[in-house]
Amino acid sequence: MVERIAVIGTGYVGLVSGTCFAEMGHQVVCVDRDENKIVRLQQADIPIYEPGLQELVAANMQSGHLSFTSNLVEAVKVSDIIIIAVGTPTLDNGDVDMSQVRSVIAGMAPHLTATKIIVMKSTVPVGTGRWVEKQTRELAPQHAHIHVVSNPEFLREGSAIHDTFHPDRIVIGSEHAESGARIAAIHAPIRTELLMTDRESAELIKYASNAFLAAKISFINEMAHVCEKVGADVGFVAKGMGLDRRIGPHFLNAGIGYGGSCFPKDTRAQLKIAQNVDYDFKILRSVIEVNQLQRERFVNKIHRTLGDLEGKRIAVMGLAFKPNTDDLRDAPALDIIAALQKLGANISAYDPAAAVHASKLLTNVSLHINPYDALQNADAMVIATEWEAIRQLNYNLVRSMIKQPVIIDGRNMFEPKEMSKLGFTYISIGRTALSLEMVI
Ligand SMILES: NC(=O)c1ccc[n+]([C@@H]2O[C@H](COP(=O)([O-])OP(=O)(O)OC[C@H]3O[C@@H](n4cnc5c(N)ncnc54)[C@H](O)[C@@H]3O)[C@@H](O)[C@H]2O)c1
Ligand SMILES: O=c1ccn([C@@H]2O[C@H](COP(=O)(O)OP(=O)(O)O[C@H]3O[C@H](CO)[C@@H](O)[C@H](O)[C@H]3O)[C@@H](O)[C@H]2O)c(=O)[nH]1
Repeated sequence: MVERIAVIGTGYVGLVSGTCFAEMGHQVVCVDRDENKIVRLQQADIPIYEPGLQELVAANMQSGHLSFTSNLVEAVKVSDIIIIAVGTPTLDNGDVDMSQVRSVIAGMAPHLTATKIIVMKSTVPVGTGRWVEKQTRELAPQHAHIHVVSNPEFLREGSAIHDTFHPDRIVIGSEHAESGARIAAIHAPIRTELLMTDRESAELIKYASNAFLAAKISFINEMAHVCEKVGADVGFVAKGMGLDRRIGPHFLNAGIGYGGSCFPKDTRAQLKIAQNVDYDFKILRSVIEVNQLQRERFVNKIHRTLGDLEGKRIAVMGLAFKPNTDDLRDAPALDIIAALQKLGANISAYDPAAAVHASKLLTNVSLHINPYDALQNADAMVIATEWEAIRQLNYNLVRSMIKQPVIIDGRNMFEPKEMSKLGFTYISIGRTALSLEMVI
């Protein structure tokens, strides 16, 4: 059945899921209060970098399945299903900032008529679905029938469209069987495990999943330090662990830790949610602490390797929190650059997608979209994001361009032996015990 769907919020999640529901044949209108964004979107001009999204948006606008508006009231009036996908950032005290969700409820509830299913796709604290349902019913006209369903989103930036059409699972938390079934049905073309739960469990599944993945990363980063101390290779350790199907091979890449708009925010939120019910979530506290330390330790590693950084020029390759996105939210590179600048280093930086945005966040950094421009006259090269374009550089040329043949790789992109053969002092994470003895 073709449904009429309004998606509120055109950030990553709203834009990708709205477009994908249109692609599945539904009639979708995406809403944002940011009028400039809507004007751009109405011309199929996509404000985020996401492979394949531009083409999919344009095709669905052309077929008449997808449109954009800043008029929330009109959009919810013509839709039976309303998906909330606004931001839920963290407040200074660690609580989740629910102001965007609150403003959507206040703006639309008085205009809801007949039966409406509200779907919470934003990542929200447990209990939000219950609260949204109560609040909306209070504000909506008496004859409206409102049901709130939790349908957390698990897509990753950079592979968002693929993840939407090929998810590992779809989680639907509903207290109203018919609404839950209808939300299941809008996903019909997608073949995957469908987990129907109560609302609270669905809300917790999202935080639990992100917290667990973050824990895997912090665990392997801790192992990497042990590896360096005992002369083992964390790549082999991760591979050997991952071959055990109970552990799995994913999210065991040691590096400079996780960043982005989700893991840092959601781990902090889950810690606070536990604290608010008098529970000290000790593992999660350590996961967060290890992740922060990982950035500091990397800077120490650069410092140890290069000595006094005063006046040295360091080429930082990659700024986005991971490849295939231009997202700089909580990107480790930003902290690392600030710390290197504090130690007196001059920074030139390369990123194929995020360099332009970065100019708003970084000062005194020369930013480049051509990697060789960033490397020109640098004392050494530091890798902060594993972009394929960085892997593909001509390393003979790189060696001839930088003053000292030193690469400090925060993402373990290369085989240490290969880089050594190419004439580099190559320092990476959890694999460099011996070479550390030999550095300048
Ligand atoms: N980014 C991801 O990869 C990802 C993945 C899974 C889940 N999530 C979760 O999904 C939610 C959205 O994330 P995002 O990265 O897309 O957010 P975002 O902050 O990039 O975008 C939110 C959008 O909502 C709009 N908005 C805010 N209040 C509004 C209102 N009252 N009416 C209309 N529009 C409004 C903003 O203008 C903005 O465009 C968050 O809860 C996040 O944790 C994000
Ligand atoms: O082995 C690994 C895997 C990832 N990372 C880092 O972890 C961060 C997050 O990576 P990833 O999960 O690929 O990106 P996101 O787009 O932030 O997606 C996560 O956060 C989303 C928002 O909640 C969820 O929907 C996704 O399921 C979840 O993977 C990045 O900084 C990566 O560099 C590592 O350091 N080592």
